[in-house]
Amino acid sequence: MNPLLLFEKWLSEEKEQNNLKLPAACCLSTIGLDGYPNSRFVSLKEIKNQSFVLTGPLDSRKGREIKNHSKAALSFWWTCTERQIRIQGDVSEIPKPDAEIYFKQRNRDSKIVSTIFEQGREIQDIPYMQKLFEEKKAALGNKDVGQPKNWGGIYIKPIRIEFMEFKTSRLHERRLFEQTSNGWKMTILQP
Ligand SMILES: Cc1cc2nc3c(=O)[nH]c(=O)nc-3n(C[C@H](O)[C@H](O)[C@H](O)COP(=O)(O)O)c2cc1C
Repeated sequence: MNPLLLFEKWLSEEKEQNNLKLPAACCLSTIGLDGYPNSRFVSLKEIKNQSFVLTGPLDSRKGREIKNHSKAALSFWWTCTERQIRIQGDVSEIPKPDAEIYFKQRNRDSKIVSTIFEQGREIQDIPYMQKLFEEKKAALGNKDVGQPKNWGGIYIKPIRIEFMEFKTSRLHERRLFEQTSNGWKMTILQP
């Protein structure tokens, strides 16, 4: 079985039961420039070209880390279905026209934030941040918010995906899919 189909099945089963605003929130881990692993939550946009798609500013800390070391991990924990998914894969940038489509889908305030701020850079204080935002909003009026040059997306093409399903018996079921020259190979792991 293609594990990406199983991923989509599990995601839709969680969405059916879970009224969280962001059921596709996941933990992205990169390899820090200083060698320490670095994790943060991001939102999965979709699966495309057999890869997981994420978006955001590409010159952020994670962007620089990925540029330096194009391997990453993505982890999901879904509380209603009690399932964990762990992914490891290779990172590449999505085509610019695709990034434009994702940017257009963002809400207006998020677009404005991406335009004004450099994600992760220091700012003097919160009121100043709010002032910059309000000023930009007023200056834009009803005009379109253009996509900043640094904003884009990445693919994580999986080489390994592990599905774990919690069981009340404690005999949790773990299925590991690994990409081989003959396609995906599945192994069952001890809990
Ligand atoms: C639920 C959730 C979803 C998020 N989604 C994204 C996202 O899709 N893209 C993004 O750049 N940051 C997202 N963030 C913010 C990141 O966690 C992080 O603060 C930001 O990307 C900066 O990380 P960096 O300094 O390692 O680059 C999200 C945060 C949370 C809590």
